[in-house]
Amino acid sequence: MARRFVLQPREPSPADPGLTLDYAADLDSQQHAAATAGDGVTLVVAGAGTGKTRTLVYRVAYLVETGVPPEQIVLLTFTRRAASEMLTRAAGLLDGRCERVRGGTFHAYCLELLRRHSERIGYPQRFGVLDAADAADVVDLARTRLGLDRLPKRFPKKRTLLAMFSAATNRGLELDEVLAEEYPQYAEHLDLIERLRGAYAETKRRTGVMDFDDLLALALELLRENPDVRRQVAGRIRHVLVDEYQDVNLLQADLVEQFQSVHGNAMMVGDDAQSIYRFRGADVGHILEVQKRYNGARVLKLEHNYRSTQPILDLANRVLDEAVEKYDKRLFTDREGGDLPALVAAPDDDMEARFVAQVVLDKREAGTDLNRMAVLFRSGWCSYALEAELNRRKIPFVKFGGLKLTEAAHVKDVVAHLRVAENPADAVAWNRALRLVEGVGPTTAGRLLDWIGAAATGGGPAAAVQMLRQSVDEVVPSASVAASVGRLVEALTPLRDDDMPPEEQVERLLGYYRPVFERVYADDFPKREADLDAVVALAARHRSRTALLESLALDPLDWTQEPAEGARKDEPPLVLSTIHSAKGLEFDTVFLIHALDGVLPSAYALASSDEEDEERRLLYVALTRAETELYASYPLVQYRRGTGQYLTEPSRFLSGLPESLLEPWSLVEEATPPASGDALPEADRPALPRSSGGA
Ligand SMILES: Nc1ncnc2c1ncn2[C@@H]1O[C@H](COP(=O)(O)OP(=O)(O)OP(=O)(O)O)[C@@H](O)[C@H]1O
Repeated sequence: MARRFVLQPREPSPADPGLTLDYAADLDSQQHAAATAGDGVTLVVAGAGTGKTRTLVYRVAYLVETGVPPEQIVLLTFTRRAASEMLTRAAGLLDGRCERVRGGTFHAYCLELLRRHSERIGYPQRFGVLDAADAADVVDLARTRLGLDRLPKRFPKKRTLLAMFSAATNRGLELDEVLAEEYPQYAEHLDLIERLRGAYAETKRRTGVMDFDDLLALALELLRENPDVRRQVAGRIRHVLVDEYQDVNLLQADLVEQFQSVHGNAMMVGDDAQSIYRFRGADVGHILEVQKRYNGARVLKLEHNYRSTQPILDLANRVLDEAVEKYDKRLFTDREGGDLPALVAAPDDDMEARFVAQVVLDKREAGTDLNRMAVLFRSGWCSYALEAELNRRKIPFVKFGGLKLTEAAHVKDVVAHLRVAENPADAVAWNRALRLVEGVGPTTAGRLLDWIGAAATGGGPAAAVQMLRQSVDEVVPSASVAASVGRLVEALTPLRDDDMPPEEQVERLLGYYRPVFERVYADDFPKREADLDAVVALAARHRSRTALLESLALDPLDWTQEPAEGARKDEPPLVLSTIHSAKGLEFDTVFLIHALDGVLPSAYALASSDEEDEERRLLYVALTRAETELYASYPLVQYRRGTGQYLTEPSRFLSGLPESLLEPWSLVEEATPPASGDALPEADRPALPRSSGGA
């Protein structure tokens, strides 16, 4: 075999007068070392707020200006937006070449690879991508296929089955190991669950669809089993940069290894203390073991925090001290002064909500914009009382981390029709579209699906639509139902024209779908209208239906709630967010609400020290979002269905900390009415004296 000789680009020294940017002046010394590091594998352990993004942006610029072709740099990030923002910033610093760097998520990058080499893995080029809800429907199909109409009484639900399959795939475990570790109560059903997993995989192949895990697993298989493809792909990746490396799963860590296998240049950036996606298969072990995987990898640290005051960092450092496994690092800042973070005990949910709303209003009055303040919580339900309070006071807010636009039923309907047009073998999408037709129940849909399945395997995708058109009368018992199915087929036929711009496809589809929509969601369709418009607007931003469907599946949009009625339209709203969705963001003031034991840490995450550590890191992420003021609050009583009210405990990670780190506050109603003209009714206004230690 011919020997391959890889030419390396010339390395100018950092002080090279030929460089456009002054890296040493723009970056601190640790950032500078990372941005201008030489070839090889480098791990950058970047503490919260230490300018990880800035460092990566400069790294991209540095590589480009030292002669690495931008097309041969791959920047993998957690969201597509993160990549495009970094590349835009790099282009702003240097020049437009930086925009030619290939950036995106692991899933998107793998999807592109798989489309290019689909024949090698036995998939059609136009395979579809399933989101979690679609995947659950495919599990149903698989179950029917196995003839399992009846399952044992205590058997995992669809979503649980998927979580089991996913854990096995992402963590490289056998199903019995996953069951033993996480679902011992279902261990007796191992055989049946294995069979279902097999049928699920077979159904996906037969119907030409992949779930999210398949994108990674099949890309890895493609590279591992086809050395020529691997050499071609990795040969074009001169440098791979990975952001948020603390949250990669086994497949992603293995993929990075494949990507750097020709040139040997990889930079992973991450903070082990912010690894919070264990429930998705992320494993902090990968960042902790980079040097084991890559012999000779260098490890650099970023510890200078530019975001928070020292009292906030002291609390965050302290919370982290107790974590079991970690890289040693200590955040510090040059910022002088700063108030102590507060631990606020509120009598109940309502008082906690009033406390937050009042401080928000006071701070707005004093000149802090609403969108510089954020309320963070462990789970979506924690903010219900607060949302009501904000609405009452007409404080505009957006909430992140709840439903995604693409999870709304009516948006899924529209997407299902587009998916049928894209891949007529997609049985799950057909099923959804057919079940929306008036008069089509499970039996008729099942019969139609059989016809379609046969046509799709026999005569190819186009034949499926044709076949359905011919077979409607035979399969559907009533003439009026047949006519309705006929209308669906008529609506889908023009969409098969690939040259039609995606927004026109959606508009046309809505012509058919609107009456269906008004019938199916008769109670509240006017409220849902805006989402359909959002899909049209989104379609207009994509060059093809394939691209539109990919972006809907891979990068679900956050669902943003309309500002409260009467709110000033031009005022950027207060941010409400789950901690997971606040990753990477920063705010002047942060309220962490419901900082309760059983909520943070979650009562469901206390089985092992790994799980408890993950909850601790989640708290750390929340605390380190704050620049100037930080309030952790908790209601002293909670209500549980069945047992009624009970007394709570504050988060075990915060209780018992010295008052020099976290100042306890209690809330009391003010006895004397304040002067008139305030935003609040007098009786509603809680005063906020400090119960101890305060002025
Ligand atoms: N060298 C620097 N000089 C001044 N400010 C800086 C410097 N580096 C970063 N910053 C500022 O510090 C803040 C934090 O930076 P950035 O958002 O990149 O942090 P991060 O490490 O990605 O944070 P996290 O991991 O907590 O999300 C930003 O406001 C950024 O502008």
